[in-house]
Amino acid sequence: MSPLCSCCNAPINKINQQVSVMRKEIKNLRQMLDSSVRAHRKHMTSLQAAVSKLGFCEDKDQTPSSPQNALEQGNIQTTPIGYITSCFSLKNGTPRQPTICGPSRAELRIQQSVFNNAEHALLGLDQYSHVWIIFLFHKNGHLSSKAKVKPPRLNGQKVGVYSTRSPHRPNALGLTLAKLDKIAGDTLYLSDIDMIDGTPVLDIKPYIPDYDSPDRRTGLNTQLYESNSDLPAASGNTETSSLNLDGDSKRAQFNTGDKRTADDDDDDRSEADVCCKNSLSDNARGVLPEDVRSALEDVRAFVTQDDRRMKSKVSDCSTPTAPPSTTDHPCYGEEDSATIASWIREPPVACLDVRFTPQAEKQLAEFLPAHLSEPSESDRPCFKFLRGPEEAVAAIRGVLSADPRSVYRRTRCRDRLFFFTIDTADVTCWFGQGFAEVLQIRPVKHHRDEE
Ligand SMILES: C[S@@+](CC[C@H](N)C(=O)[O-])C[C@H]1O[C@@H](n2cnc3c(N)ncnc32)[C@H](O)[C@@H]1O
Repeated sequence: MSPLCSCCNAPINKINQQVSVMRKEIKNLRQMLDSSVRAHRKHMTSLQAAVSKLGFCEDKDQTPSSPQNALEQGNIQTTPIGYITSCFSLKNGTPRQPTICGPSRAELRIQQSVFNNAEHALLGLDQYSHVWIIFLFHKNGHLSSKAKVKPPRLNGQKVGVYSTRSPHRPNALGLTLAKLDKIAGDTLYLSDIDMIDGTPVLDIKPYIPDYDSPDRRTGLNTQLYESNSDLPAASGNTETSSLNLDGDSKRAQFNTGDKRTADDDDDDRSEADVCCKNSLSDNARGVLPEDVRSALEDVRAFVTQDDRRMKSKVSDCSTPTAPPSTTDHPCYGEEDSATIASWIREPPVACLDVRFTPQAEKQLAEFLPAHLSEPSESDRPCFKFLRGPEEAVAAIRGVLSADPRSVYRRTRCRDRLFFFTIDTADVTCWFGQGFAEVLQIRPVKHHRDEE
């Protein structure tokens, strides 16, 4: 006979049995809860991974956007391509700029998860002496949104963050010009750095003085203008404007030969698409005025006669061992403290002569300059950025003389017509042997509609 509980008079052994049953139930419930929490966490992690992989983001209106929109809106998920191993482990004492401490050394190994075969991604980079390193100030502690900062050199005085190289900036991105000592396998050996150990690197780009240093870039614009110096000053009055754009007499003489556009890097397949979309027969035939159309017929005749010549030109162009002489580019003889890949200064085509047909000149003269602050009452098209027809001429010359066509378009596409838009003008031109001729300059349709 079991003793009785003094509170409820129930037998103690029965109470113990019930307690142990309840304990078992509680244990079961705990296990169930744990496993459901684990499953939930796993689910959340895989969902987050999927979301970040897709690059989904929330826009201002909290509407989820597609991955493509995310890129277009500038919301990308960054993945470090590698992490800096440097001689500085703390922010304190790390040089404030790379020039401060020459022997400051670092290594950067490209992550396998980014490029399976990092050597492929680094091919050719060893021809450069310096590289830009784009990195994250990962040890900032927080993302700053202060518009004014106190750079050490200003002794407590505040200036706008964008006038400084402060690490504390909205996107916490750093930019350092480092010396590239050597590349071995998947690793870059750097010196002249100002990054702490463990810094995540987002990108590497070669330093090319012709593009990156104002000392090397000056002269281009000046010369473009000089080449058109006898053009009329920017003015809305075109009655006295005679653009007289004789391509031969005003050929832009550049002191740099490689001023190619982003188009150059286009994939040939996408270029083939563009080529088809741009074909005259597809979209332009109907809108071209009679005289331009007849000029195009001449172009077609030339193309047909010249077909054999074009084919031989194609093979010339595609032969990498026969770059044109660099004597077209007088400034290339200068000495530089930076070394760059030789192909940068050996563009596959020399500077093209740029001509304008009388029709194109006339059409361009119709455009009003951008700096007219009062909205124009006239029906004439108006530039948004360009300060008049002569600046437009310089810009168009700049674009065309460097031959903006992709390799596919230059060497394999039979359609020599080329379309591009500059400011509020749609430009139609064609390319011949050593020259580009502008055939038509018309206001972009939607810009006209906006006015
Ligand atoms: C003034 S910033 C300039 C960096 C770069 N040259 C630029 O202009 O973007 C250099 C300083 O940033 C700090 N720093 C370097 N790496 C960092 C990192 N990964 N996270 C946070 N701060 C860093 C160090 O204190 C270093 O002195």
